[in-house]
Amino acid sequence: MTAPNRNTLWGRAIAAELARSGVRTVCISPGSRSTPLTVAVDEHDDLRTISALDERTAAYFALGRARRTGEVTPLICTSGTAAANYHPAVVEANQARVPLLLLTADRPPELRDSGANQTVDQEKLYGDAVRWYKDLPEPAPRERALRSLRTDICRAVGTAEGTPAGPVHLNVPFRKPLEPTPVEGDVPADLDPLAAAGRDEDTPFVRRTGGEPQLDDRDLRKLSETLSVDRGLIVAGPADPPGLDPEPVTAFAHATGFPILADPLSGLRFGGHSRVAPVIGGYDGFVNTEVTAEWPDPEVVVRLGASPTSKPLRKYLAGTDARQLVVDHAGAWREAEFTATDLVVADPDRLCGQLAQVIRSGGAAGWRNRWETAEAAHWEAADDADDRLYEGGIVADVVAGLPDPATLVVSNSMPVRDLDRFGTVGTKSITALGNRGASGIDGIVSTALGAAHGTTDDVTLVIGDLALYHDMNGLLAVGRAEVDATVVVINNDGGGIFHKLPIEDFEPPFTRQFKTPHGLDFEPAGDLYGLGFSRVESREGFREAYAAAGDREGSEIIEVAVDAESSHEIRDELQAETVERLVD
Ligand SMILES: Cc1ncc(C[n+]2csc(CCOP(=O)(O)OP(=O)(O)O)c2C)c(N)n1
Ligand SMILES: C=C(O[C@H]1C=C[C@H](C(=O)CCC(=O)O)[C@@H](C(=O)O)[C@@H]1O)C(=O)O
Ligand SMILES: [Mg+2]
Repeated sequence: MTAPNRNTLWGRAIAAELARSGVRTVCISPGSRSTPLTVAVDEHDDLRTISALDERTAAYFALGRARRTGEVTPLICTSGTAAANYHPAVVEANQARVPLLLLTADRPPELRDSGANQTVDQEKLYGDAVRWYKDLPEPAPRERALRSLRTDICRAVGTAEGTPAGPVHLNVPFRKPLEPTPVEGDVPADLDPLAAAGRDEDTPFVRRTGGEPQLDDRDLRKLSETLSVDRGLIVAGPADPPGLDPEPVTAFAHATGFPILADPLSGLRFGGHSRVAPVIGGYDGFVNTEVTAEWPDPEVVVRLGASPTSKPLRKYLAGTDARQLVVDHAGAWREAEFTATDLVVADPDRLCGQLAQVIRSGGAAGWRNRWETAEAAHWEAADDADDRLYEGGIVADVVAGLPDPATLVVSNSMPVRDLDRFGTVGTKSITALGNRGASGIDGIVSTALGAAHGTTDDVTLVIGDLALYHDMNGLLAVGRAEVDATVVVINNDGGGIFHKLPIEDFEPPFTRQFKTPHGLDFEPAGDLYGLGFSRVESREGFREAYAAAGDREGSEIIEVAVDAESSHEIRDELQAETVERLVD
């Protein structure tokens, strides 16, 4: 392989190793200093490019795509605050273990700290939030430099998709000429072919295999003894992409007799496995109340995935004297009530499958029955509010109205909590996603549209009004990335979640500084970005609008005008009704 100049040679080597490492889509934001990367990726036959006009939405788009696919979607930007705009998504990707690869173009070393234009300190720009950082050397048409570059690209993709997955940052300095302008003698004609062109088209310079830890037979035997008890729980929290595997976890539940308390983002709340798996989904509506106060404690709790969305569940678990085993393939200490008794460093899916082979305890039927009876009472209460307008009811209607299969993205604040409490366990193949790594309300639109780019499913986003405000310009991806979604905005004119907090009692400044009503009309956002728009003010009206949207091509916004306080009151009423059904 030759090239008109060293920058083009360098960019082409990077593009080639990305493609050979399995990358299929790259998000590019416009800039000059990144020209060698942009031109090389754009011209590569096996790389599809998404042109994302701003870097903040680009990064969340790539994050969403990676959440849905489990594959890294590299990002390319120029130097300066462009690179800084990736940071929010890097924080989320780090905490939620989502693969991300940031290629930030930079000025050459002598221009750094010189007052040169658009030149900032990009050295470890994202701090420790990345799995690996490297400031690449300047492009050099030399054999070892090119072999090193190719190795670095393979290492970057492998580390981003590794254990745990997460963001990798490569800083890529270039000096002019940045365009593929011929520079006489810049690239030797006799470059070593392996360095100049890499291996064959389908083979990365370095292949990577393996990486998931597992227990030996002795540890498995000890664990199986620990788990052979009458009263146990499997608590599946928000999972690393692409979600927990229902099959081994179901087998583990059958072998132990433990119910599965499945967070809506665990990959276990929805799907065909729920026909046979003991999945409990309504726990947020009854745990840590008078209902469970009367119950005996679980003896063992097996924690899979991250900390559950449900604060009542977290508090319930913290209040028991159970032996709590946190299972994590990265060996991270993710249990913020500090009541874990064991950290089991193993791949959760594989461990559940192995334990299912050796455990035959079956558990106590009475214990499972307690959870199943409470579950039924919770959903009966929720059904009683089937025609009342409240935020949780809208989320329940979305779940009921989703096609099979479907991808559902929920925003932080109340939408994810309402999916937890009102997202009925069901057999539809619903992939539910949310940014619970750092629980930001930013970048949610872009996350959803990025997820849409990674699936053929119909995609629905349920988002609050403040969260939509945060990322309205992310709607541009509908046209530019040619993706579709139904955006359900639950508009309670501010931060409804703050009504759940003690600050509600301090007025002022509650409304002015916390709820922050804004009076925004979102219809023009639909006009600006080419989405349909409808506004509804009843459950029936929403169901009709949502069903109609599902029958139409294209993307649209359905705005539900709803009151946050009455929504909280109805949530509390339904919980009281459940407790009344269960407690004598
Ligand atoms: C980037 C960011 N800023 C601020 C917060 C704090 N916060 C959490 S929830 C919330 C209000 C969200 O309002 P909305 O999206 O309308 O959802 P609602 O509470 O009404 O359901 C805020 C400001 C956050 N989590 N992330
Ligand atoms: C607004 C912020 O987010 C906080 C809002 C509510 C959470 C909470 O405690 C509500 C009760 C519940 O989760 O059921 C709070 C939390 O999770 O601790 C969030 O941090 C904020 O600015 O943090
Ligand atoms: Mg709101």
